[in-house]
Amino acid sequence: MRKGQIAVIGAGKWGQALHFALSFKQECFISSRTKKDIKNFVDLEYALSCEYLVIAIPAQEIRAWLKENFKFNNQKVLVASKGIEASSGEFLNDIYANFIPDKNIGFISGPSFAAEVIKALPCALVLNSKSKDIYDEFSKFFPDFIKTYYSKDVIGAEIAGAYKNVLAIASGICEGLNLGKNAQASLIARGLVEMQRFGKHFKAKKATFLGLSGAGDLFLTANSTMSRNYRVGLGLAQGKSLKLILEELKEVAEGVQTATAIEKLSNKYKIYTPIAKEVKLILDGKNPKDSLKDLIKN
Ligand SMILES: NC(=O)C1=CN([C@@H]2O[C@H](COP(=O)(O)OP(=O)(O)OC[C@H]3O[C@@H](n4cnc5c(N)ncnc54)[C@H](OP(=O)(O)O)[C@@H]3O)[C@@H](O)[C@H]2O)C=CC1
Ligand SMILES: O=C(CO)COP(=O)(O)O
Repeated sequence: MRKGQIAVIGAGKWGQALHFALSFKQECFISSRTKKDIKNFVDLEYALSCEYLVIAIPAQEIRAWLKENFKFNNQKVLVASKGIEASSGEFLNDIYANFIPDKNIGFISGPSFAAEVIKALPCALVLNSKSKDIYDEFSKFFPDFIKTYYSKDVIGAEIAGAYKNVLAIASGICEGLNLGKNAQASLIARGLVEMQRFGKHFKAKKATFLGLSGAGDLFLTANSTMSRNYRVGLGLAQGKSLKLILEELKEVAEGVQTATAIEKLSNKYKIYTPIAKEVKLILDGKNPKDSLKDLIKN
């Protein structure tokens, strides 16, 4: 093992921004499926031998990626993805638990557009882990322009980070339909209540939804065209097909798949999630104007 060394795995928008940020205080390596012309780009074998790993690949790819590539060698891992697996409805921390013990893993949450982090603009993030040691070890790698907080509420952070992507799609639809700022604020506020209700079922802490991981990331993502999920919503409101929207986007919009996962879990556990349900129906072809009527009526 390469003691003390850190590597980011997944050189998409977020992986590259994290690599940039984590290179301020020490050398940081980066690896990805596709070879890229980035400083300190290494092959996967090299990256996996580092003591500290930050994994930034899309949520839907994680299980297969871990099965194919990951061998636990006491590495410490920080997960940077925000989503819930659609095929199973399983949370990422449960998927990772098959490969990495609790004491070696943490999850990043909070409002953090990669495009701003890569310009070294200030932000605050939460490093969520059952182990305070994971927070202590990883937080010292972060640059001075990022303030880090510690939380033990892994499931709360994970649900908040995934759910806000679905709500950002809803908010983009609201904007695209020109429903006005009153409607958008109502949608975001009720969305926050809804994600908290969903989280409560899985024993998430209420405070998590009111802090950076919940309200913080929701307000950011559901109010900006910088968000890919928000732009998916705008496109849907304009009557574009989901296929075309995703082709034009060229990057991951986790809310699309996470809407399916939330629908699955809400049906299974009988959790009332009206906004996420309408987002899923719109993604499947329902007219957004009919969704609006249904949301107001019910
Ligand atoms: N962008 C942002 O502002 C933020 C994103 N996130 C989260 O981070 C995660 C990644 O997002 P982001 O980097 O923006 O997405 P991008 O679409 O920019 O990049 C995703 C990267 O994942 C890699 N990838 C895709 N499929 C596989 C696979 N099967 N196996 C291995 N690698 C794969 C690709 O690597 P390659 O190019 O090498 O093929 C690709 O570059 C998402 O869960 C997102 O929600 C969280 C906070 C902020
Ligand atoms: O999670 C994010 C910011 O915190 C990024 O959101 P999008 O994936 O919608 O761009």
